[in-house]
Amino acid sequence: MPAAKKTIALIAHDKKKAEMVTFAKRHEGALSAFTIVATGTTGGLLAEACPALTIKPVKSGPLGGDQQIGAMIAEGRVQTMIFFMDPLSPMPHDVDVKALTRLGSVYDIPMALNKATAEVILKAITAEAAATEKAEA
Ligand SMILES: O=C(CO)COP(=O)(O)O
Repeated sequence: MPAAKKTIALIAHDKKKAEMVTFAKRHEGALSAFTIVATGTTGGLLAEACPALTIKPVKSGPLGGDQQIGAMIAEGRVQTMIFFMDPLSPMPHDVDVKALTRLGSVYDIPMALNKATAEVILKAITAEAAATEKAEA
């Protein structure tokens, strides 16, 4: 039986959403090998821009979405996180953002907090997924 698709969380703050959509469109093929979970607003934009992706939305970040994704990391249901953070704007849910990135560290998942790191991580996990598929064939 083939291994279940791994899950990537995609999250972007408002000023980084355009960058996230561009990133996801450029890598739509690679991302389609994974299940995507996304915070509400980010997920809506991605679903519209990238029809090839299976996106499971949670609540919007400020309304609990970051905490939902944090819980999924703690439960082992999210294996990678790509989070385009805005380091230059104050956030009402700053504590949730901190809690989420903290759990990414606690559970030691590959976690990209900017585009440069996201490019590197996506390349690595795509190669890993392809190797697993080949080994199972
Ligand atoms: O605020 C966020 C992450 O902290 C993102 O939430 P949205 O995708 O709902 O805007």
